Amino acid sequence: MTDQKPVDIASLDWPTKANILSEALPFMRRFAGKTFVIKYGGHAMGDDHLADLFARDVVLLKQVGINPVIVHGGGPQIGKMLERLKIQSQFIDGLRITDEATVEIVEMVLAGSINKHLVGAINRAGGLAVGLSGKDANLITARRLTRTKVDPDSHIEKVLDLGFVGEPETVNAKVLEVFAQSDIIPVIAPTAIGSKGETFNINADTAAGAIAGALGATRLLLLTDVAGVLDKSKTLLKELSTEDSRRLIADGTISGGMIPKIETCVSAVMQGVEGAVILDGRVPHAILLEIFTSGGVGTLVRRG
Ligand SMILES: Nc1ncnc2c1ncn2[C@@H]1O[C@H](COP(=O)(O)OP(=O)(O)O)[C@@H](O)[C@H]1O
Ligand SMILES: CC(=O)N[C@@H](CCC(=O)OP(=O)(O)O)C(=O)O
Repeated sequence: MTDQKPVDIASLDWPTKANILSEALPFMRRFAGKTFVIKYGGHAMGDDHLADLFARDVVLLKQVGINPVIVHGGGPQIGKMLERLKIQSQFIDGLRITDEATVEIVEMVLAGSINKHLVGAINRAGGLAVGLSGKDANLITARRLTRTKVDPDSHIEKVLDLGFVGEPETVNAKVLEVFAQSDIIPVIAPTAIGSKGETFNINADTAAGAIAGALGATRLLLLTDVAGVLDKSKTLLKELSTEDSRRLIADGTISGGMIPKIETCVSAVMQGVEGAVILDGRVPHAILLEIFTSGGVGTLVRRG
């Protein structure tokens, strides 16, 4: 399988619809009271209709007793704003090099327009969403992320300067636990506060993983714009061990924005998150299919 075609639910016959609904019951029982951290990627957020369906699905999860914690991205939207302002932007291994001018725009786009847009969509769908950034209530504290790269010619290890890109240090789980006990659905923009009061830009997958780890989430779901992790012949890999994941990054099968996703999944399952899944946010109701049907729809990263 190379890609997945959206299923047109309306075209299904009644027995099939009834079977799907009935199949959901054991999953609803199993997951009631459990925390699901769901990262909604900037690419998957591009389509307003899909965003409305996503919002409805999140409200449904809360309604059946699951505790959804939403972390959003916004890479493409930040890119557009930087372009309008004629600020150049570069990536290393899927991470945006973030100088002082860039971090200001990152915060404005993530914690401003995108966060409020998503909060509005969930509230219109009948939920009670509250928008937060990682800076609110010290939700995420971070330090400067350091990356090293071995120079292929000299074989000397070089330290790369990514500027205000942060690595999460602590997550204030207490704030999110308060929401879990209420009707409120938290919607989190991936910025963080540093020890000197500086703002850090955190990759949204990384932020979602840190939150999932701190909450001891049952699932971490990363929604993106591909069916899941693809191998070199573009076939979907349904399951990956942590070992496979490391190998596929090392041999270049996994590159760009998929690197922080996989690193996040590996670190989340190592911290005790039961399952971390990368799935296609372009498929309508992707999260319902993943949570309430057997088999799942994306790539599951498991420990091992
Ligand atoms: N092995 C791989 N399988 C699937 N996608 C990959 C792979 N390697 C790199 N990618 C890229 O990673 C992208 C997803 O990362 P990204 O663009 O950051 O998504 P998002 O905005 O949803 O976080 C895919 O669109 C694809 O171009
Ligand atoms: C450090 C870093 O790269 N931060 C990301 C934050 C947004 C993000 O991760 O958005 P997506 O999930 O849509 O890619 C950025 O500046 O683009």
